[in-house]
Amino acid sequence: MMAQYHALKAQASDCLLFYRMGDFFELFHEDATIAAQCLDIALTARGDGIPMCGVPIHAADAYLARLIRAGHRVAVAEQVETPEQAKKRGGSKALVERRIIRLVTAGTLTEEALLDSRAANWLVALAEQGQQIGLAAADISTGRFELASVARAALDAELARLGPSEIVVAEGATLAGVEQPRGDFAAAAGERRLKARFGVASLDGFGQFDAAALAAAGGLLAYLERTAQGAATFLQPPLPRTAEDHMAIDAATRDSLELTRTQTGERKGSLLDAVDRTVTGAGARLLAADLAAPLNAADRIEARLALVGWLAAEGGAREGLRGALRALPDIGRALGRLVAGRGSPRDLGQLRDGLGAARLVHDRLAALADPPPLLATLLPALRGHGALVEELRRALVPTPPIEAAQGGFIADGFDPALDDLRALSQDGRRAIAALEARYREQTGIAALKIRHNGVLGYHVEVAARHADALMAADSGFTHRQTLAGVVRFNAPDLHEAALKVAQAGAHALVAEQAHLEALTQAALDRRDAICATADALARLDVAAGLAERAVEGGWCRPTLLPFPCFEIEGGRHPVVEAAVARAGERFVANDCLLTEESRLWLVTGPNMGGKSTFLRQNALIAVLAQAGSFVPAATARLGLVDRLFSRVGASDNLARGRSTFMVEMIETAAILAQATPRSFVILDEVGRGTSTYDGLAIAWAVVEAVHETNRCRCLFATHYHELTRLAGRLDALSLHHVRATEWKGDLVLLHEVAQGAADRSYGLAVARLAGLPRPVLARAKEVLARLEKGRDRTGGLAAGLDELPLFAALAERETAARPDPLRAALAEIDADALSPRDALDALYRLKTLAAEG
Ligand SMILES: Nc1ncnc2c1ncn2[C@@H]1O[C@H](COP(=O)(O)OP(=O)(O)OP(=O)(O)O)[C@@H](O)[C@H]1O
Repeated sequence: MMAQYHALKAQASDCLLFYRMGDFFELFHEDATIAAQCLDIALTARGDGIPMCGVPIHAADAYLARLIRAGHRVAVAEQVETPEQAKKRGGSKALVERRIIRLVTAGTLTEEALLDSRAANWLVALAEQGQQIGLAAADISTGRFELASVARAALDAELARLGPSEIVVAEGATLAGVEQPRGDFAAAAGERRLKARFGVASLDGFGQFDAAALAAAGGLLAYLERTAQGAATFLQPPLPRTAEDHMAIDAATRDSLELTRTQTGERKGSLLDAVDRTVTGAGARLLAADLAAPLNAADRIEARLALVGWLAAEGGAREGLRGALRALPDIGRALGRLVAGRGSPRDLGQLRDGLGAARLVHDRLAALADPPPLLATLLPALRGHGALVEELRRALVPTPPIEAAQGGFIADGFDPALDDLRALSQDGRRAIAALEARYREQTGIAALKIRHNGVLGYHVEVAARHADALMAADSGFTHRQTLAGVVRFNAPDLHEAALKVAQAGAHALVAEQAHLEALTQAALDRRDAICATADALARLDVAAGLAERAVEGGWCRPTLLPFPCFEIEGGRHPVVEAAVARAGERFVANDCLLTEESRLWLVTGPNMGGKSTFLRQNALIAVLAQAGSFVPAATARLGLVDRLFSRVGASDNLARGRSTFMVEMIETAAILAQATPRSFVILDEVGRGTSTYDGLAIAWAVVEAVHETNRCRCLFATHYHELTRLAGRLDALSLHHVRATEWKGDLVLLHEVAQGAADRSYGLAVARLAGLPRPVLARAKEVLARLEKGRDRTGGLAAGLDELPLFAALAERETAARPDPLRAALAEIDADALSPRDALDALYRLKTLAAEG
């Protein structure tokens, strides 16, 4: 047996091996040690000392889920023949044949119990082609499949958008992930696999894919084949994704704005959580995807906004729609399981109910006047399943079971032959009940019972003290088993009746299985249309949820303008507002008016005054607006944002364990390199992570660069009051502050954004609010007085800065200095990605360049 185990383990490579033995999956050797620790189950040893542990089959899913969550991958080796078949094949000592039927990995799950119903589950394959990275992403629980090709520098942003459960890469790749054979990640092989998979001669119908994307697709499809071990997986045709379709949001910004997860990884406290009023799992998944990738095309945004607006205005329609959706099963994922061959009667039942309800939703909405255009395009996808729904209605019982093995899911009256078999089995059972009465009478033992179990089948059972009468040779009973207290017998007529029941039952099961297959096939034949229905329902749920949220919070429909402005009146932060409300306080709404003439706001004011909240709420409003949502404001007019950046000074995100000044500077460098005049940037206390002089100098230079070079819309919060001097030098920069006042010696934070710079910093007042001991405060006051005196005398930190030449002049000087072409060419070479041939070519090119220089 161990030889068979080791052979399977070799195939399973770095996966833990679940080895089926009877009613358990057993793990051996190191696998056992790992699993026992991770699952908190007993580690035992075989007779020969090999460590082992096991999990019962009926609870295997829960244990699998824990292993997968802990980052393991599991190969499941099943018995593929019965012990009887094994004996017939190889004699009494023959070992039951086992085969790995599936690799269970985080990215390839379809089981309801193992998945979060409100989150997508992405498997991502990455293929490197020099500086271009092919990215193939699939959620096989719903069949969604995206292909893209991104620059290496943009990869992190894409991965942060998707939040993949698992990443696969080619062996030896520079990117992190589960390594798979290099050959899988070749463009030609990828193209071949895609064509074969979707049965097409050309991929043109799906869109244009470059070599990197095709190579990634190859890696993804090969991995899916390997993990499914011959079973099918669910993939819809690939959707090409281009970065330009969406607002670019890099990983650090996503993290800082807590769009779909907080910085500690929770959904609660994120923007998504504050906005989400969807009532279906599919709706919640789509909303998360929308917020993670706001659109960049005004017409598509307007279409979504119009639908939200219509549903916000039509309260009755919205209520009705949400009520209908609430009862809806997750048809996308039910279909995914059916395609993967792991579907159950219950999944078919879910399709029946879901598709039936979709039709009702259609009829309800189609009857309403003046539907917005997006609704008109969604409606047709909700219908057209009549024949399938009717068939499933006739065929299935009202609540079909998850387990097909016991039968009982096909409704009476669907198949006369099956009805006959059931009647036979029923008759047999009635006959057995009659036998029990007869035996009692015949033997005079009133407590005699006919029982059933898996080993003996039907048998007669009496208490030990009554057994003698039945033991007699002429009693008509045959002894089968003696247990403590009871004795069990068989009898010829019972045997006969039992045989009839068993045969009818077995035939009925076979008939039910055949129906299950046929019904599954009928559903699979319509898979594309079912996917379209699931997608349309999810879109409706998102729109109705956003409408609900807008009505609930008094949000407004944003107006999109064709130039880069950002004019928000009465803006609010949805997450902080909820937190403030929980504390019984009122959130103070604030305006933000960025225009061509005033596109950079410098915001000062005391700690805890609400600067960060103000900055973030405006970034979130941009995200919400471009995701097609109403926004928490009285009015909102904005020009599309092509890239959104949010950076928080180092000392503000200590909680992330990445408080280094270095990270802050790397992230700021990325903004200066990438922000365009259509971008929106919030910078929160940049420069704070280092010494005062260095920090101020950096903050000063960054503000100048953003203003002069990037020319983007920007909110810049700072404690460096010296920066306010920039207002006189940079014409599109204006000064603002969060208001505070002192009342009877106490600091009162008004959380109100006002014109002009803050008059003072209130640092000591905040410290007092925080409960710093009196003597320390008194001492701090003395020190402050001394410092301020010094500042007044010398001009302070920023003395002399006014004489600095303008940034623009400096920038010109810098660009005038000619860059060295040889260095530039060298910097462009990615040494790891070069073939020997390419390397030689590169060398010749460099020599030519050197000669020219
Ligand atoms: N507009 C507002 N209305 C009501 N309360 C607010 C508002 N803005 C912020 N607050 C409250 O003030 C707290 C501090 O806000 P925030 O973190 O934005 O201040 P800050 O000025 O950035 O502080 P620091 O300079 O210390 O980082 C918030 O947690 C919230 O409770």
